[in-house]
Amino acid sequence: MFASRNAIKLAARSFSTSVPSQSKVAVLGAAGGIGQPLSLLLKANPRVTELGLYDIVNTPGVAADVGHINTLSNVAGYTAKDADGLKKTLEGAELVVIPAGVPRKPGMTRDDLFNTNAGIVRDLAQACAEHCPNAKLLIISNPVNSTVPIATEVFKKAGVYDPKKIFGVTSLDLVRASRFIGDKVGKVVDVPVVGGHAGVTIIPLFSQVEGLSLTQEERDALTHRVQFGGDEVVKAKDGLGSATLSMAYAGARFADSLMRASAGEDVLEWAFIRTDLFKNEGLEFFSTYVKLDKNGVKEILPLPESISEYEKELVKNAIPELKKSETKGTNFVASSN
Ligand SMILES: NC(=O)C1=CN([C@@H]2O[C@H](COP(=O)(O)OP(=O)(O)OC[C@H]3O[C@@H](n4cnc5c(N)ncnc54)[C@H](O)[C@@H]3O)[C@@H](O)[C@H]2O)C=CC1
Ligand SMILES: O=C([O-])CC(=O)C(=O)O
Repeated sequence: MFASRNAIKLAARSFSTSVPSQSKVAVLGAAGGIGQPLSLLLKANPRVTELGLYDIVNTPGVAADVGHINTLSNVAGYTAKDADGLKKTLEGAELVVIPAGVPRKPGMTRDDLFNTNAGIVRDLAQACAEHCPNAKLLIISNPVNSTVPIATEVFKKAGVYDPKKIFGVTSLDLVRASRFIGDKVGKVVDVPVVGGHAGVTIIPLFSQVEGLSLTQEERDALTHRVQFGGDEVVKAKDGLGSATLSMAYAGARFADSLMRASAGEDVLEWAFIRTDLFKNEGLEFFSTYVKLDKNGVKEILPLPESISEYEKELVKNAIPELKKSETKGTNFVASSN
């Protein structure tokens, strides 16, 4: 379950363009709060050669708008009204990013979104299994701890499942953890965040940040802030949704990591994936260290041996909730026709 520190080297963060690549990227839910700025950032990324935008409404306007940005990629936008719109969006895609679904309002948990979003993710995953079975799926729609098992079951049912290619995007937790300690460290550093993407399942590993020294009080407060950073935004937006701009940034960054890996760079990331790390506890999905390559996950690294006792306890405490969400997602597909 744990790896030595030497096994883990942090990848530099940049939107590097030194190695050319050819990537069609599709965004499902492209007209939404996340979808629009995410489409903008993907259009601005020179690695993207074609951008397919799909939403049930308003996609042509988004496509026409971002399509004027002067990178060389072509943009097409389809809605549910267009014949074969989803098929056209997905065919030939190397990456499919899915932020489709409803966001939280104050007082809700991410799991409260399950009843609406589970069906949306199931149906979109079904379309991906049909039209781009080899694409990498980046699932943003909440609750991620259940929607990733849902997409997985759909791919299994369709007979096209490859565990190396389905990712729950937890990058916003990393972005937040990095920002929340930024002033203390005096520079932008990666903070590994593992576990899942909901409350106590979000586990920032501050012990892994070189040169960072925290009092117990600071560590508790920072950990809590990362775990409930989403609530901070939901509260501030006061009924108008949850994080969209920072999520678009984080999602575009993760997509860029996959494209860089596809172009031959060594990239280390953190994502919610299928793993045997907690097999003995009966858990199949966990966000951990992943080395990426052109096929998606190249290698899954265990948690570092040097994580603190406090962090080990957080991991232990997260497992029951992760299992519950996983089972809920898996059962949802099993009971769908
Ligand atoms: N993984 C993460 O860290 C984060 C996840 N989220 C989640 O992302 C999701 C989207 O959030 P927002 O963009 O703020 O919501 P939004 O409501 O602004 O946008 C969602 C979009 O999905 C579209 N949509 C709904 N059903 C669809 C379908 N069947 N096919 C295609 N498009 C469909 C809607 O028309 C809408 O444009 C939510 O579930 C939210 O909880 C939000 C922030 C961070
Ligand atoms: O809090 C939410 O509902 C949206 C989300 O996942 C986040 O901001 O981390």
